[in-house]
Amino acid sequence: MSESEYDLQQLPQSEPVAANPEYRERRRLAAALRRIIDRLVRVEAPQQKLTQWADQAEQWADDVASHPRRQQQPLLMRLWTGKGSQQDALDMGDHDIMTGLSAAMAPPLELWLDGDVVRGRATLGPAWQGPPGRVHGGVVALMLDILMAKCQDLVHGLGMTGTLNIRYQAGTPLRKEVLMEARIQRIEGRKMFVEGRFFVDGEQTVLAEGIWISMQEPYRWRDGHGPQ
Ligand SMILES: CCCCCCCCCCCCCCCC(=O)SCCNC(=O)CCNC(=O)[C@H](O)C(C)(C)COP(=O)(O)OP(=O)(O)OC[C@H]1O[C@@H](n2cnc3c(N)ncnc32)[C@H](O)[C@@H]1OP(=O)(O)O
Repeated sequence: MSESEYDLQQLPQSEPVAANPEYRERRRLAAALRRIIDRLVRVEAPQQKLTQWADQAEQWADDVASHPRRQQQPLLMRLWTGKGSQQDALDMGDHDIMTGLSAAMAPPLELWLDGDVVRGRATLGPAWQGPPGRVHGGVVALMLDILMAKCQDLVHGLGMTGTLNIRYQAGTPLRKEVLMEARIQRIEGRKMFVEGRFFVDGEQTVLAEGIWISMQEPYRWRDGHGPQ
């Protein structure tokens, strides 16, 4: 793979690609929108202010909607065949629902590899609330799914979540740093068994087990990973 070609199967999952000038602006835009989404929850503001913001937002939404959307299929195909560009990698990864730096909805969740462990961290605000003061259980599931899927960086093979079982052991609080970890328990042909955990202030709040199913080849540990 030359430096200018990006291959989906070699790209670290859910980690940011270096931004080009276009994506520096997209990330700035998403960061500003994230702050708005966070602050809008029960914001104390005069109704006149709300009317002004709604008018501005409607106008802005119409302007954005007047521009076409880049097609996804061709760029996925280029990445899948190892012929993707930096722009393709950004177009795919930067809009990830949880980790994408250009996704206004993403907290964003930060993930990285530490030996054979996937680690992560995120701090979620009130827009993500389930029980008062706590992260919604469905959102916990979403974070787990993305965290645990990254274990595929440790193996050959790429697939989708088949099963995800979650034990909510304690509430996961909003506005506090959530630390996460995931490990591969074992591999059986096209199935990869993964465990995931969340911790807040040293207390474990979530335990999950999941099974990923490879789309094509059986999963195999990559060199330097797995039982030696
Ligand atoms: C142009 C190119 C673009 C490329 C682009 C690439 C994109 C790179 C992907 C990234 C993706 C990101 C995605 C984000 C994370 C989601 O959001 S994933 C979305 C949620 N998950 C889904 O929608 C999956 C829905 N399920 C399915 O599509 C199919 O059931 C599956 C999972 C693909 C499996 O179907 P299958 O390949 O026909 O598997 P099958 O032969 O029946 O079974 C194989 C083995 O797996 C077991 N198994 C099957 N299903 C399950 C299950 N659900 N649970 C446990 N075990 C199962 C079977 O028992 C069998 O085991 P053995 O008998 O071999 O021991």
